[in-house]
Amino acid sequence: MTLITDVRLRRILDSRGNPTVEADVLTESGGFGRAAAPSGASTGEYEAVERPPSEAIAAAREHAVPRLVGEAYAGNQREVDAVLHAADGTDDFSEIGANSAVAISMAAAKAGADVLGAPLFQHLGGTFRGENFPIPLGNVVGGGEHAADATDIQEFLAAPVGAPSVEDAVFANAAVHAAVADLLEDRGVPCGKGDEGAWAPSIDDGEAFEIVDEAVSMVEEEVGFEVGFGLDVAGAELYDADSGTYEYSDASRDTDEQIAYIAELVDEYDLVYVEDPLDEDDYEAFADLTDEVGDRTLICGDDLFVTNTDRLRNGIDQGAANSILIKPNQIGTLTDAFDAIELATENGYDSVVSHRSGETEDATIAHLAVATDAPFIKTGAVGGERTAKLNELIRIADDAT
Ligand SMILES: C=C(OP(=O)(O)O)C(=O)O
Ligand SMILES: [Mg+2]
Repeated sequence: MTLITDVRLRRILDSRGNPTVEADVLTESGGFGRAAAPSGASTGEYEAVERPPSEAIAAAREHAVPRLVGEAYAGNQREVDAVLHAADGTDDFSEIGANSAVAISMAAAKAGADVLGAPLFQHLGGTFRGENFPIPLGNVVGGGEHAADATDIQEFLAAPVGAPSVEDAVFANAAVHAAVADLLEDRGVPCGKGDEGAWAPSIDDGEAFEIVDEAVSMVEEEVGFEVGFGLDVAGAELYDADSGTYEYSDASRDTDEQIAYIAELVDEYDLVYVEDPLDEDDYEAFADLTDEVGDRTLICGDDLFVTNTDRLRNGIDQGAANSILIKPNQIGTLTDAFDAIELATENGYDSVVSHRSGETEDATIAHLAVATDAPFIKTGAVGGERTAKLNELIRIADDAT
């Protein structure tokens, strides 16, 4: 029933106005799945390779599509993803492009779910999934590679850890986003939005901490449950390998100073989450920081792990971080993303399923998070390509998918 009969690939627009790859997968019994690849701006050095969409599409048509059509079953995700790896023949998807691979992988999963008549999260995770929901981390102020002339730290994230439901959590994040706008207006700070819909004011990190802290407290009072906040420092973007220092607009910190600075921020602002506080090559520094504050906050590896089980294993061995960001396009297939989550869970690392700064309306990650019982999802607070995932989570909770 789920034998693949056609795979169609096309270029569509992403949220930055750039082209990206969309895939349609059709099956023998009329099953249909459609998915699109997201795209990063602050990409990790060790991510699978994203090729220019036209090249990725041409290469996938030549190498992958003939091996899938009439040969593989959309309902067998591991088989589809193994075919993608075999068709690519490299260890980083540099032949067919991780963008073609992930679009086909996710579209196949949706086609498989369509044939079975099951929601995607249930097809991926089994019948006992759908009771637990991830806490959404919502980017409310941002800079770094996502907005010019804004904060050095890439993302200030609302984290409604006490929300009684996913719906309450999603609305709390939107309320923090709105409260930040009010506070910026009170201070006479004009601003637009960055790539992920977060406010991108021309202020320093210190002022951003004050504003987000106040916004979070205001919303916490309003909603009556705990709303914390977290960061994506995107440390690799701040790190200068020649000098061995983290370069901020107003400071330069060596690795020990960076560890001390982050530890101080964790305690001063009760941060519940800190992603990529250090360079992507520095497992040792990650381990030192985790040792210092890992009992009271999540230290998450994004560029550090790039959703790669080998890099995660290395981190587990060294005690680096206690949480992993999961971005399917960093590794190229749903199977690889799934395996990274399983390895993380087995070793007590919390998974945070994540969007990219360049996104589409595709909502697969909402299903992936529910399917894997991931405790967190990071997918923005507002903006159509972000709300596509948040609203899908609300629908899953409402049994309306
Ligand atoms: C979502 C992120 O940004 P990008 O997609 O640009 O890597 C991130 O760094 O976590
Ligand atoms: Mg990140």
